[in-house]
Amino acid sequence: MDALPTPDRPLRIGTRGSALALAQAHETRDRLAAAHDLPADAFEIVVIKTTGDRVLDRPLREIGGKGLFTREIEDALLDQRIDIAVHSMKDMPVLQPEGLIIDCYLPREDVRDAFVSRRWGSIAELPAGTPVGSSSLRRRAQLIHYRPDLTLVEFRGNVQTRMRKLDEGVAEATFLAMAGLTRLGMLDVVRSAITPEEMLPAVAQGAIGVERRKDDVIAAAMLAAISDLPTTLRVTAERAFLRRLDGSCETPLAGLAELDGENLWLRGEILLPDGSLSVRGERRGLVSDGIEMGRDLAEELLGRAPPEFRELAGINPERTSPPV
Ligand SMILES: NCc1[nH]cc(CCC(=O)O)c1CC(=O)O
Repeated sequence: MDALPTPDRPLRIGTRGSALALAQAHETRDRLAAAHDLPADAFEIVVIKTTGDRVLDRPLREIGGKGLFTREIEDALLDQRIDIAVHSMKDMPVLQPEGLIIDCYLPREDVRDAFVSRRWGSIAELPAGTPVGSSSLRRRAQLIHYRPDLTLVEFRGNVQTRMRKLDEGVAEATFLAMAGLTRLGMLDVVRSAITPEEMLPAVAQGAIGVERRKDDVIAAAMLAAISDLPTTLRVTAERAFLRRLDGSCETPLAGLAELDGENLWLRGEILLPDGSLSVRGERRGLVSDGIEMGRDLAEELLGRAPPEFRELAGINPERTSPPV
């Protein structure tokens, strides 16, 4: 951007077209408008279709590759078709393309997973053999590790699609992020919130990040005013953990950082996809050491994991940690 936005030359906010993505883009617009005393029409929401939106019939992990929900949006940023892009940080690759940066995070929503079912109130209530729908590698591995007697069913789609599949009996329960349901005003489908002790959430679950061109000083200054410091510190530690582990996006893993004043508590978990193994650990330290803690915890878990995990993650055991 080469000037502050006006209704004639609005700041263009790129987003996917899903109901959740649009809600997140509107939240970002509203926060920017309020912080800078600008009218809503000084912003334009630009919807961009991504590969992840186009392919609906297969589990995302089979399509493979990183950035299924982000590549087209980042191309639009680089081509100056949009000025900022709003993302669920949970879906973001650890590295951004040259020339782009994410350094603005909105206040984080509920990080927990929700248990969603017509018939049952919680995982503990599910009888042996019950079909449970999820296509998330992490949730599938965590559930089967905890309850090997349950049956996993592939499950994709938006909340309405998943509720219909539950009605049709494809599965009797499923999981969704509390954050997304909260932002959509759909908490009524939640039977119970799952504690991080039962199911550690995905890295950055519930956090919205805003990406921009590195050299766009106007966007940088505008975004700085709405960035939330606690969320930034937590997501930074979690993503440092992720960065050391996630060579392929094909490994189930979870991570959650919590803040208490100056103190950061980071928990992490890596699993094998069939749930046969879960390795968990934690670090406590000063928030200023968050990146180091993330990296150290990842190293510890890798050291305790069997070779299969490294192979799946495409991690070369000889490699040292890259700078974060
Ligand atoms: N992988 C899809 C995705 N990306 C972000 C959210 C929810 C919102 C969030 O965690 O920020 C979801 C859906 C879900 O897991 O229920």
